[in-house]
Amino acid sequence: MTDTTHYDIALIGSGSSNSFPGPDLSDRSIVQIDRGVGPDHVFGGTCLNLGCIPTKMFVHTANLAATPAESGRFGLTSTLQGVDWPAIRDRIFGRIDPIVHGGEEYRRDHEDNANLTLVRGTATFTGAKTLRVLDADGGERMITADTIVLGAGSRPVLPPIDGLADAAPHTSDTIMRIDQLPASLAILGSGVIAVEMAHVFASLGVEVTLIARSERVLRTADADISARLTEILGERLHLETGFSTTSVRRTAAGVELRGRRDGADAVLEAEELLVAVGRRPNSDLLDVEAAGIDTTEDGRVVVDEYQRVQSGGEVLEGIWSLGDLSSAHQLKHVANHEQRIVRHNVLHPEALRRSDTMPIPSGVFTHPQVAWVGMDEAAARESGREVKVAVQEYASIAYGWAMEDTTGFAKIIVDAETTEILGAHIIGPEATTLIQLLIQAMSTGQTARDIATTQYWIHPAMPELVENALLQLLD
Ligand SMILES: Cc1cc2nc3c(=O)[nH]c(=O)nc-3n(C[C@H](O)[C@H](O)[C@H](O)COP(=O)(O)OP(=O)(O)OC[C@H]3O[C@@H](n4cnc5c(N)ncnc54)[C@H](O)[C@@H]3O)c2cc1C
Ligand SMILES: NC(=O)c1ccc[n+]([C@@H]2O[C@H](COP(=O)([O-])OP(=O)(O)OC[C@H]3O[C@@H](n4cnc5c(N)ncnc54)[C@H](O)[C@@H]3O)[C@@H](O)[C@H]2O)c1
Repeated sequence: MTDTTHYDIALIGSGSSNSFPGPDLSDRSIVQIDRGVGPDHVFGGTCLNLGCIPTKMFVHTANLAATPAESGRFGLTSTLQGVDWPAIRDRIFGRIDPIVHGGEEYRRDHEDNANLTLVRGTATFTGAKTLRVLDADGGERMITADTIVLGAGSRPVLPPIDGLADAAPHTSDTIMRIDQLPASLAILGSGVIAVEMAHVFASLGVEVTLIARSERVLRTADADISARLTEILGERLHLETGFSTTSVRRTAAGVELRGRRDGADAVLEAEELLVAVGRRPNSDLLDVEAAGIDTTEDGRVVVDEYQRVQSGGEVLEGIWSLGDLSSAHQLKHVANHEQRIVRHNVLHPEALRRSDTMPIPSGVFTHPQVAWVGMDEAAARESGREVKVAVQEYASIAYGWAMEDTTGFAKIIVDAETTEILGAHIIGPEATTLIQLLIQAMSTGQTARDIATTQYWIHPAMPELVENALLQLLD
C-alpha cells in the first residue's frame, strides 16, 4: 500500500502559485507538487518558460528587425543584413533557463524553504482533500492536506482536424526552441498567440501565412481595432481569412492544409505549421471531478469571488484556485493578482478579499501593438447606457508626426453624462504602455473629466493621444 503523508497546505504548480510560499507561512508544512510545463516538464510555469517572457523577448528582437524596412519614410536607407536565429534563441533561453533552474534549486534546497517539500510529478484528486502523485519514474505517493491551492494552469489545444496531430505541428510550447528558421510558416488561428508569433517570424524573414476562420483577426478586440489590425497584417503577411481547415498532412516539402474558402476547396502549403487556437485548463489532469469540484463547459474550475473552489454550487472548504485553471482571462497579471488574493484569504480567513474589483486589461504585442480595458463599443452601446465615443488618430498628435504613423488610433468610450470611462482601446506604437493611464483611471474611479484637464500632459509625448481623446469627450 502507498504511504500517505499529511501537510497543512498542498500547493499545485510552480507558475503563479510559486509565489505563494513565504515567511508568514513558515509555521505551516507545505508540499508543492509540480509536473512541469512543455515537452521537458520544466519547473517555473508557462509565463517564464513558454509564454509571456520569452515571447516578449522575441518580440523586442522582431521590432528591431522590422525597423530597417520602415526607415525609408524617414529619409533613411537601411537594410536588415542578417538574422542569426541560434544566437537570438540562445540569448533568450540563456537568460531564462538559469532562472528556472535556480528557482527549482531554491525551493528544493534553500533554508527559506525548510517547511516545504517539493515533489515533481502529476497530482490527481482521489477525494476532496486527497491527492495521488505520480512522478516521472512511475513512483506513486498519496498526499492529504487541510488546505489545497490549485494553480495548475492550461495547455495548448489541437483542434480535431483530420491528420493534424499526426502532422506533428508546433504549438507555442515548441516553436520558440526550433533549431533553424523555416522558409515558411503557416499559423492556424488568429488570436493573441497567432498575431504575436506572426510578427516575430515575419520580421525575421520567414514567409508567414496566417489562417483565420473568420474575416478578421484578434476578434476579442473592439471591432474597429480588429478591422484595422486585419488590414495592416493583410499588407504584411499572407493573410488567409474565411479559411476553414478540414485536413492536414506532412509532405516531403513540409505541411499541407486543405480546407474551404468561399465555398470552394483550397490548399495551403508551408514548411512548418504552428497551431494557436486556444488553451484548455488542466482540470482534467487533476481529475477535479473526483473531488466533486464544479467545472465550466470549457473545463475551468469554478470559483467564487474570493477564489474559493465550488462543489455543487457551494464552497468546498479549504480548496482555492487561481490563474488559467479557473480564470476566464488567461493572463499572467490576472493569475498574479489571484495568487495574492488566495494568499491573503488563506492567511486571513476572517477578512476575505474579493478578486473581482478591478477592470482587467489586455495587451497584445504584435506590430502594431494592441491594448484594451473595459467594454468595447458594441458592448457599451448594448449596455443600455448613453455613451460617447472619441477616436483619436496618432497621425493627429505631434509625436505621431515624428513617427510618421498613419494607422494607429485610440478609442475611448464614456458614459455620456458622468464621463465615467467604460472602455479604452488602442492600436499603435506603445499601445500596451499608453493604456496604463486609462487602466489607472478606471481602477481608481477617475472620470474623463477628472483626468483630462487637471494635470499637465507632457508635450509632445505620446500620452497626448490619450489626452486629446479625453478632451473630445468633454465637449
Ligand atoms: C505564448 C504565450 C504568451 C503569453 N503571453 C502573455 C503576455 O504577454 N501577458 C500575459 O498576461 N499573459 C500571457 N500569456 C498567458 C500567461 O502565460 C498565463 O496566463 C499564465 O502563465 C498562467 O499562469 P498559471 O500559474 O495559471 O499557470 P502556469 O504558469 O501554466 O502554471 C501551471 C503549473 O501547474 C503545473 N501542473 C499542471 N497540472 C498539474 C498537476 N496535475 N499536478 C501537478 N502540477 C501540475 C504545471 O507544471 C505548472 O507548473 C501567454 C501565454 C502563452 C502560451
Ligand atoms: N499578450 C498576451 O497577453 C498574451 C499572449 C499570448 C497568449 N496569451 C493568452 O493565451 C491564451 C491562448 O492564446 P491563443 O492565441 O491560443 O488563443 P485565443 O483565444 O487568443 O485565440 C484562438 C483563436 O483560434 C481560433 N480558432 C479556434 N479553433 C480554431 C480552428 N479549429 N481553426 C482555426 N482557428 C481556430 C479562434 O477563433 C481564435 O481566433 C490567450 O487567450 C491569452 O489569454 C496572452
